[in-house]
Amino acid sequence: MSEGSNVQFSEREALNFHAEGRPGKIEIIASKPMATQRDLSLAYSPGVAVPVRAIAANPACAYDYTAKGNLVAVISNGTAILGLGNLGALASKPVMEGKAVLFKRFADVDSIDLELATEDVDRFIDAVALLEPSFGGINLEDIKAPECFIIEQTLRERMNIPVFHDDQHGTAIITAAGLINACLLTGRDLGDINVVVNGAGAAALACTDLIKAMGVPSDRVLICDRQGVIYRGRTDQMDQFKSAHAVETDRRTLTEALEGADVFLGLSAAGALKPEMVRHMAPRPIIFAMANPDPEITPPEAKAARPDAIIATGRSDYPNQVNNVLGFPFIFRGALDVRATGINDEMKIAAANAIAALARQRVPEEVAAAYGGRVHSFGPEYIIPAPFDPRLMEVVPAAVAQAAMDSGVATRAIEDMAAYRLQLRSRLNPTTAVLTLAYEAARAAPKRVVFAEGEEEVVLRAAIQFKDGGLGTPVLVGRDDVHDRLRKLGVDRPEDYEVHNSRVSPLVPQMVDRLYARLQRKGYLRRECERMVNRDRNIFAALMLELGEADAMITGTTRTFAQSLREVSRVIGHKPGRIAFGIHMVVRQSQTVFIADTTVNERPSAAELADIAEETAAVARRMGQEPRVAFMSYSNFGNPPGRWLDNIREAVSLLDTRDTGFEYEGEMAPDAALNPEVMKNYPFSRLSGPANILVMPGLQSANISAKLLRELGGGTMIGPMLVGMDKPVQIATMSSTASDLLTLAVLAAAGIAR
Ligand SMILES: NC(=O)C1=CN([C@@H]2O[C@H](COP(=O)(O)OP(=O)(O)OC[C@H]3O[C@@H](n4cnc5c(N)ncnc54)[C@H](OP(=O)(O)O)[C@@H]3O)[C@@H](O)[C@H]2O)C=CC1
Ligand SMILES: CC(=O)C(=O)O
Ligand SMILES: [Mg+2]
Repeated sequence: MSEGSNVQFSEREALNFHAEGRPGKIEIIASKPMATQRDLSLAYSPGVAVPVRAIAANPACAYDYTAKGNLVAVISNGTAILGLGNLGALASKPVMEGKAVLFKRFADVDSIDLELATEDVDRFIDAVALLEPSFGGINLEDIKAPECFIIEQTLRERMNIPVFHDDQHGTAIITAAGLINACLLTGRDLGDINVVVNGAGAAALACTDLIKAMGVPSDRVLICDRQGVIYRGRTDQMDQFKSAHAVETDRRTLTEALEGADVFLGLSAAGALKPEMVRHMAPRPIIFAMANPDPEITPPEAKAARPDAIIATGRSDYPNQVNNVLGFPFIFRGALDVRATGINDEMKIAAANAIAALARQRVPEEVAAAYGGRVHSFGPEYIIPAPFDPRLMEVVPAAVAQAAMDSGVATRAIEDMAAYRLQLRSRLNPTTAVLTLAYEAARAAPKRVVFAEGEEEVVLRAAIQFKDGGLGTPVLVGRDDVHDRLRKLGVDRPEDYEVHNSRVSPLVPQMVDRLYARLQRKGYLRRECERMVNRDRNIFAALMLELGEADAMITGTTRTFAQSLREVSRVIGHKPGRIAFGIHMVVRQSQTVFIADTTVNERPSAAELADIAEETAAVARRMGQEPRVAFMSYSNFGNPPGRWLDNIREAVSLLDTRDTGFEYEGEMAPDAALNPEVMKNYPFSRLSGPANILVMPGLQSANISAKLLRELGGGTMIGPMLVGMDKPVQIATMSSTASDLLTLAVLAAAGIAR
């Protein structure tokens, strides 16, 4: 299966995927605790009677007391399942379940599939209309034309929540976005392209309507169905919806229609477009073969026939996926958030423009990583953003919500758009919210950050994002070809990046003086210092920091953490009276926890544990978190006793003598520190809530805990952050991604991790 594409799987695998574990792709999870009798009394009878009465008195309360406001029904009768045809309601269930989970995965919209066993238009309409109380929106799916047009139109009139037939409008929106960009790339204007649409069903006719609304002249769009061209006067297999698009022409077949055409939009069936037809299209033809699961022509076939073509398909495993997953989750997100009564043309056009504009921006690292590291930049192989692009979640709902408010279908206004965008960004990725302060601080006072390993691609990607994000000025240490490498990564003006080559840098003599002054009484000769400055990028970069040529430094991807720290430490000391140590930060949807010391001190003394607690509390405060420190042990307040507990207790006593201004307690086990129920066993504890700083008794437990959490846990791990150095230096791990490096650079530049 999927020959010539990037993703290979067998039919057996596809079946196993669906059968394994819990059959299907969907389950329901309670959003409230259901642990005690009291929980049950609140969730169900008698407690549930209270919201019942409230909603009866004021229906709008349903949005406050039930899941309605974030719940969308995906409804089909299975009459046009993908491009497979009418296989019935039951057979459509895997597709509808899939759609429901995409809603959740991409836009945190809760969704349930409903398959209706009827081909009778009126019964279908009645069944759906009766569901209005349950849902915040209705997504119709895979219902064949022309019934789908009547069904959608009638339901839109009858229902007061958004009704959206995604095969029509979702597809039209993404197709329009792709077409805008393909025309931009080939220097075409929508007003003078010749388009052939193959298929005259739900998707094809909606796409045709939308591109005509955007300026493609009606007489330049030829539609074909199974009988061939839909021409004026044709009577065979026609209906009112097809007739609306019939044109005066003597072309009769798809082959004739495609002669000299600029654009092919396929929304029909697998294999409908033949290589010989493609050969007769205009120069640089635009071919969108969007039938699912198999396109009208495969990209390799199309490319072989026309190497100059821009090609898109409906599949995730080829470049340029025109799939409505780029649209529907985000369109509903925006519509639900303003409680829109419908999804109108203004909202669709806003979505199409937002999606098209996004593809023209530089692609973030997470997206490149999700697509196997292939570098995306706007061009023939990348005219549409990829579904894993996290920016979609911010830009599309915001555009849709704004358009809903502007066009008067919103029943609730978003007062603060910037705050809404931030909330959208954080909704799927809680680290965004946690790091917001750091990003804002970095942007407000941009600093010069030296990236010591400027020849590494991952480092350059981070540096590019740092600069593009307006977070500060990256200063790169590397040899002469760094600018070429930047160009290969899509930077238009690499010369805007400052690169320092230690072989030729005018800073070298001063650096040698400074290093020699530091190391001469540690037994180093001047010429050894010269060699270090010339050869060791960590020494060179750290000296830039020492000399005030940069404000912060990032390294760590090419050497072990310990080696990098040794090198940097030759140049940069500790804060007076402090030790250097490491913090990992675990970020989960509702909780952020700092773990220290995860990187440096094997067996910290009592005084060192107290220092680690104080410094970590300061980092947490700078990140906007109120610190609550727990000193970790296997033992809770001496039970069971053990010989390693004394220095933990002494650390607590030491803090008692300092004016810390934060809560701390210990020694205690993780459950007593984090679990409110277990905490109740220790009513004397000085922690007013679950701890968010875990000071570990030693490096073994700290490092193991952090890595175990990373491998097994549900959160995102940030770090290690290096704390206690005299200047802001961050040492990443060798497996860091560009986004890990970027985070460290921001934390260092913002003066948070120091
Ligand atoms: N990539 C994407 O995002 C999306 C892709 N699609 C795909 O578009 C296709 C159509 O879906 P949808 O509009 O919902 O289905 P419909 O059943 O509503 O329409 C299908 C249309 O395709 C026509 N057709 C079928 N076979 C051929 C052929 N060999 N040559 C010309 N026309 C043909 C039919 O012609 P006739 O009228 O003569 O029967 C009909 O007009 C499917 O393959 C679907 O997977 C749909 C939505 C989104
Ligand atoms: C993607 C989709 O909705 C379809 O192919 O029908
Ligand atoms: Mg569909």
